[in-house]
Amino acid sequence: MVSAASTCVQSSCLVVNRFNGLSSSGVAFSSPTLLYKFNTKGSLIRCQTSTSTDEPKTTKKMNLLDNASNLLTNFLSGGKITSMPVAEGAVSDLFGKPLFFSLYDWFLEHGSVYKLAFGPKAFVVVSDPIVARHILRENAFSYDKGVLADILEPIMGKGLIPADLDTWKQRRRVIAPGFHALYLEAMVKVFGDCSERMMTKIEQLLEAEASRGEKTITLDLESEFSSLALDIIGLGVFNYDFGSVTNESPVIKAVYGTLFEAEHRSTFYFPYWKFPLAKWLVPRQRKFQNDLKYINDCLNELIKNAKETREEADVEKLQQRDYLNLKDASLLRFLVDMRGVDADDRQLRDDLMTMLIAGHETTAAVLTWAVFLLAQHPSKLRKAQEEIDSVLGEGRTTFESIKKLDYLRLIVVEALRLYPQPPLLIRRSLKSDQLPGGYMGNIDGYGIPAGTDIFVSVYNLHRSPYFWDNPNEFEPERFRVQKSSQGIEGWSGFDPSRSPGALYPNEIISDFAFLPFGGGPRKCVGDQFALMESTVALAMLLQKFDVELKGSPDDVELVTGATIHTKNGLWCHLKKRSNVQS
Ligand code: HEM
Repeated sequence: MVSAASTCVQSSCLVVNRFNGLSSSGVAFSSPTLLYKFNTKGSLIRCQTSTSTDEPKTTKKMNLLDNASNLLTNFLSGGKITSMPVAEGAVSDLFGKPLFFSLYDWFLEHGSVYKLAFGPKAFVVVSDPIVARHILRENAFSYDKGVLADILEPIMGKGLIPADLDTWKQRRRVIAPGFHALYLEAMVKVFGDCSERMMTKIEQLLEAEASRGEKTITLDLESEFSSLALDIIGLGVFNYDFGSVTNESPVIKAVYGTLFEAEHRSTFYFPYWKFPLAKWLVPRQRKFQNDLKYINDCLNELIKNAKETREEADVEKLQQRDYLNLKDASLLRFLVDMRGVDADDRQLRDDLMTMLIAGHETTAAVLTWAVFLLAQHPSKLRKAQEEIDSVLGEGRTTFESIKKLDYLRLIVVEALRLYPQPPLLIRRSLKSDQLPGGYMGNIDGYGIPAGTDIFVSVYNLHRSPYFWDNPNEFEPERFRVQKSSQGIEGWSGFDPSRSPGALYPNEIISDFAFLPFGGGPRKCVGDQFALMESTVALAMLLQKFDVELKGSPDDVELVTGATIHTKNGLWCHLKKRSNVQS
């Protein structure tokens, strides 16, 4: 809609209202305060900030707490980043719903770079691919993990996620080559073995029910996926079989206790664990210390065993081993055997603990939301089953068959688009920086001082109406057609040819509009592991069973810690598929 109040006089300039839809190219253009024009290539570029006031402003009632919080925020940090839009009413809005929902509402209201007053702290919230790329890739080493490192350091020590830069550089060089092709191929077999245990358990439950004349069972699939992911990560990372799909053991309880504490810390308002007497005075802290000790003892034992059977070799040699027939084809084996890298036991333990936590709940969540979405779209569920039937028949998923499960792979990434794990990436600037303005922001960008805490909202990016058609709809097919060279200036659109041979769409194809595993040097090391694991588990579930939600989708409440999960489980009705022979 062209506004008369615009200060732009060029005939090709547009002033568009907030959220007035998508252009024919599928790229939305909208902002209450900015002018855009098409350049010669058909890309939208920002041309001037408008002072237009023709759009009625919704006035929000602020309570005393919000006002105090905003004043304090501006006092503490706002002086240096005042030009940025500020999300007001932060404190009261944060209660009662997951944080990322509020961040999304404010993104629609304030644009893709804004400042969030959060108690006495200010966070800059980024929902724009160009700004995300600037922080995560182009200036990656001007930022660290900030609040996240504070929270995770007591659990992960110097593991990759919270590590200081020097340690990170050294360990990343050692760990990343461990996820090589032959290892992943061997892992696909592990994914299949572990998934089979879960399917056998469901079949046994169904058989027990059948003896009572029932054809259906009701199961919390989130909890089943959590057990499955724990078994897989244990075997893949340190060759330990938790057997949690079928067992309960003290080590499993300790792992869940630690995961729970990591999540609690990431959502609590102050760092209670830093108080000197916390471990004596707070019962949950004592339990946490005990859990941690239990797991560390277990990991130490595994490290000791691996070292006793060490067979030193160069990286290239290690990457060519016959992993399918190696007794313990785990990352630990690789890390211990690597020639010239003698990590002390403590560092190895931190590495293993980090991968255990990073790789467990994330993958379980992807499976949970994939099923949640499929159960609401029976035709897409059937389409996936048809593909599974034609590719696998009644056989197992193999490394080769994953390549043929085209639709299922897109279901996995679409679940990650709608429910990214984690929904926010956290950074802190190590020095002052100039952020690009973002899609709706200041044309000159925003200067930020050292120490600025940043949330890169992957959730907002993945549901941005500026970059996705029907952003809130479950449309796995979108990745087949999502090809656009159009976009805002500096963003190169979607283009699968940028990542030839990639099995799954990624941040390169989308030039940072799709960031399920982050991007730049600190991108997830386990992305292919996790994607294949999810594909195999989903294929084996849908191959055998029909799944329906118990109750309405609205009954499934979301909560967030490190990942998005349900409040009370994903309760589903399962029954054996009619065309599957027992
Ligand atoms: C679907 C499952 C997974 C998702 C969605 C996921 C997502 C992510 C994301 C977004 C990051 C970047 C964080 C940041 O930039 O702040 C990350 C980092 C990391 N992930 Fe994953 N991850 C998954 C599975 C795994 C698995 C299976 C492993 C290991 C076996 C793993 C190990 C790691 C590690 C070690 C890092 C830190 C990398 C570094 O800082 O160098 N992740 N993950």
